[in-house]
Amino acid sequence: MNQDKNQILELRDVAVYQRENLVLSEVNLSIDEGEFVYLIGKTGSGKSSFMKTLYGDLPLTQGSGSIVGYDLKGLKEKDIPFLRRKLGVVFQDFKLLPDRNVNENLIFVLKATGWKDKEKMNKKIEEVLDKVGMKTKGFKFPHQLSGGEQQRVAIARALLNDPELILADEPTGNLDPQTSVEVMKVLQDINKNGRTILMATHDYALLLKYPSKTLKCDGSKVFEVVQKNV
Ligand SMILES: Nc1ncnc2c1ncn2[C@@H]1O[C@H](COP(=O)(O)OP(=O)(O)OP(=O)(O)O)[C@@H](O)[C@H]1O
Repeated sequence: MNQDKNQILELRDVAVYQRENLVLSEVNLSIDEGEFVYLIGKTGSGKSSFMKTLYGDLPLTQGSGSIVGYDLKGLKEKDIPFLRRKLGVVFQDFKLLPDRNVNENLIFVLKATGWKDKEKMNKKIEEVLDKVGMKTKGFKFPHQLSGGEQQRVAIARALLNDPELILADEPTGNLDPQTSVEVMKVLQDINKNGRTILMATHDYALLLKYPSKTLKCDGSKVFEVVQKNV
């Protein structure tokens, strides 16, 4: 038994609903600190609903779950912003604010999460942009960046509050294969530095290139698969 590892996520007998429709049931799984875990499954199999449950967008009404120290079952509306500070969420469509440049996008998030000291903010922004290879692009507006660059900025944004877990929902879904690999390398790097990552993806080429623990949504269940069965 491995008692040394910190559990970042644990779900027991969880069911996920979209309104009254059961999307997933009997979900039992855990993720340890430092793991890189894929979540795969066909369109409509429940990957996004699963992710939404983890970041408090869908309430956990059945079963029990804890994530980065928060009890998902008892989660109150007012706890959600604090939970999200301990999670870095990355989406397929980047979700950068189009009316401000990269630096301003990042400052916006820092301010919204309680940062006040200008010097510390600037230092943090430089640090996260450096991590994703975008240090020189802070003055650019989102529309002046390629899709891959925008996603790297979105990953930098996810890193701002040193999250314990990064939830990436189809982060390469809008990118061409080569750019996908570049973004994946950034995520791999971040994981090698100790950050835990759960990534929903359709991209089997990435799975083959960067094999790792894989969970599959299928038939309203989530289970671990070995790669040859993927
Ligand atoms: N807001 C919603 N209201 C009602 N039903 C929803 C809602 N969002 C998703 N669903 C349904 O829940 C099921 C799971 O959808 P979900 O988006 O979680 O799947 P997914 O695996 O992420 O698919 P994709 O890969 O296409 O994003 C689908 O049957 C979908 O129609």
